[in-house]
Amino acid sequence: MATPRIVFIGAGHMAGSLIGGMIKQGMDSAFIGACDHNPPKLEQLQSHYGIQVYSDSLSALNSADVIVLAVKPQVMQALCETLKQDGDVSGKLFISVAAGITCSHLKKWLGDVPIVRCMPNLPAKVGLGVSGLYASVDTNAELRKIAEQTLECVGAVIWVEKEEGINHIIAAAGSAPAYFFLFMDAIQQYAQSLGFSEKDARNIVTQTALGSATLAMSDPGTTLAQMCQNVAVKGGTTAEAVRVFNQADIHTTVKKAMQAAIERSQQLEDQL
Ligand SMILES: NC(=O)C1=CN([C@@H]2O[C@H](COP(=O)(O)OP(=O)(O)OC[C@H]3O[C@@H](n4cnc5c(N)ncnc54)[C@H](O)[C@@H]3O)[C@@H](O)[C@H]2O)C=CC1
Ligand SMILES: O=C(O)[C@@H]1CCC=N1
Repeated sequence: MATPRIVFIGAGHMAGSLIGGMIKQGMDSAFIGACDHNPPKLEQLQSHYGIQVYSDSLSALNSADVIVLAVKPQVMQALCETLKQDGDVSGKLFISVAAGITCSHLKKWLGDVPIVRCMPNLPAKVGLGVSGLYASVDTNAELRKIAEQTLECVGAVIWVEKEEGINHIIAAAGSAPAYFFLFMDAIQQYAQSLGFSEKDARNIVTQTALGSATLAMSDPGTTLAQMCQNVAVKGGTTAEAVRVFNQADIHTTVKKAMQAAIERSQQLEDQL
């Protein structure tokens, strides 16, 4: 296939991050489109990135080779049934980013089309996303490659062998920026209460997070537990802070939180 044209149906947070990341990585805006019911979102994307925009999903469908389904799970069935009943879905690759919507749901609503399920995360917007990918068995190697290359524009890509792996990626990556934001917000709030301005407290926490992640990536041979120990030297200040976290059993809390995200993905699947 020549350079495929990609259109996003649903132009909210996730689609906006993917589009922003693709443009930042140098993808030609002439090959990217977006469709949404919400005109201000489309105007913003068009003015920021110069992409084609569509207010109706059938025009969007007709415009592209690759359709990224980026609406909330609760409205996915209605969208897919409209595309199938009123449009021509043949010859297109469908990439769904929705949590809790399986390939078999999508095939029931769209018919027998090639599908790649993708679970990206919001740091895609700055080219630092992580996306899990799973393809329906009938998706050929060329189409898998197109999905992979599309998501590689915005960060790392990991294929999962079983579809349930997508729910595990949700817990470990799709939802995970929120865990880090929550933790950073807690640090920022207490730093402010110690007297730092909001701006300084935010800079302190975001620079520390960026520095810590960059350091961890620069040294894959050192475990994260060891990196923690390198700061929390015996008898020092950090060891006292880490002792408090361990008293609250942070590992168990994180495990329970990730399990809750996985269970919610399964509930969404079972509701349909
Ligand atoms: N926000 C995140 O961090 C992540 C979200 N996702 C998935 O991405 C999908 C979208 O999530 P968000 O972007 O957060 O939601 P969002 O609410 O920001 O965006 C959804 C957009 O879809 C539009 N929409 C609804 N029905 C439509 C239709 N029939 N035709 C065209 N547009 C329509 C809405 O107007 C809205 O702008 C969800 O399925 C979610 O599971 C996946 C990974 C991460
Ligand atoms: O919370 C959600 O349902 C979506 C999926 C992963 C991140 N956001």
